[in-house]
Amino acid sequence: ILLVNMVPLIDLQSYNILVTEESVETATLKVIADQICQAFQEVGFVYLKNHGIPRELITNALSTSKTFFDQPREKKEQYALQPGHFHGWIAFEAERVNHDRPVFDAREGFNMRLLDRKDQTLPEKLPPEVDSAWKQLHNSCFQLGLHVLDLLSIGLGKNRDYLRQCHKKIGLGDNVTTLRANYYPPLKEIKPEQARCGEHSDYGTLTFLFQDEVSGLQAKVQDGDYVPVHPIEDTIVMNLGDMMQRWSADRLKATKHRVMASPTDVHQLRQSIAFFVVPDNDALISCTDGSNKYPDIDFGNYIKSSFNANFQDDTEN
Ligand SMILES: O=C(O)CCC(=O)C(=O)O
Ligand SMILES: [Fe+2]
Repeated sequence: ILLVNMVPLIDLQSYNILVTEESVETATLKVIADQICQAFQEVGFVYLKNHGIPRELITNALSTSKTFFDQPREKKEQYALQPGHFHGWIAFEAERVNHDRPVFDAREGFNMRLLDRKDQTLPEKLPPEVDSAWKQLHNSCFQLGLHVLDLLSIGLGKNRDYLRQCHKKIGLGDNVTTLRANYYPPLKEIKPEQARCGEHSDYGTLTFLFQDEVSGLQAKVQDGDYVPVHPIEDTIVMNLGDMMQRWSADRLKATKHRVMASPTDVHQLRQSIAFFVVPDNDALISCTDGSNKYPDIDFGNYIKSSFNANFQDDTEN
C-alpha cells in the first residue's frame, strides 16, 4: 500500500459504486476489507482512488456551493441552522469545533440533511443554487458509504451486512447523515490562535472528504504530530468517527484533524465538502468484538449531546 505522508492510498476499483453488490463474493472482498481495517487501525485516515464518483459531480457541488456562499448575508440567513437542528447555514465564526481554542473557526458552512431521498421534491429548505448538485453528490456518497460499511463489517469479522443493518435510514429521516459544504474565505490574516477548523474527530461512523486544490487539512496520525493531508487529484479522503471507534471497541481509530491556514494559504479561498455517515437514530451500538468495553448505546441519544456543544460560547459564562 502506497503511503502519502503516512496516509495509506487504497484502490477501491473492485468494489466501487459502479460495481453491483451481488456481483462480488464476500471472500473476494476480504483483501480490500483488511487493507481498510488495517489503515484505520494504524492511521485512521486513508485516500481512496477509483471510488467511482464522477469528477464533475464533485466539481459541480463545489462550484454551486461557491455561488451560494458568495451571496450577501441576508440571502443566506433565511437558511440559518436553528439550535438543536442539523440542517442549515452556519455563519463565519459562528462555530468552533475545538472548545479549547479561544477564537471561533474562520469558516462558514452549510449542513444538508436529506429527509426523503425517494421524494426529492420535499422542501428541505435548500438554496436553489445548490439543490440538485448537492442531492446528486449525496446520493453517490450514500452508495459509496454502503460499500465501505460492507468492507468494514468484513474486516471486523462480522457478516457483510452487519453495519448496513444499522444504516437503513440514510436520507430518509431518523438518521442524521449529513453533507456539509465548508467555505473558508480568503482573509488578510488569521487571528492569533484561530484555526480554519479546530482540532476535532468526527462524531459518527465514517466521513468522506472532498477538498479543492488548497491545502490546510492536517491529521494527527499515530499519536504524533499533525501531518498534512494534501489534496490528491481524483482521490477522496476517508476517516472514521468517534462512534465507529467505540463500536469497534477501540480497534479502529477516529483520528483528530484540523484545517490550518499557512501565511500564504490564508489569502486563498478554500472549499471542501464532507459527507458524514452516521447510524440510524434507533441503532443500538454494541461492541463488535463481543466485549462490553463500552455499554450498548442508542445512537440518537449519543449524538444529541455532542453536536449542540459546538455552538456554545463557554468563554462567556
Ligand atoms: O475542510 C476540511 O478539509 C475538513 C473539514 C472537517 O474536518 C469537517 O468538516 O469535519
Ligand atoms: Fe472533520
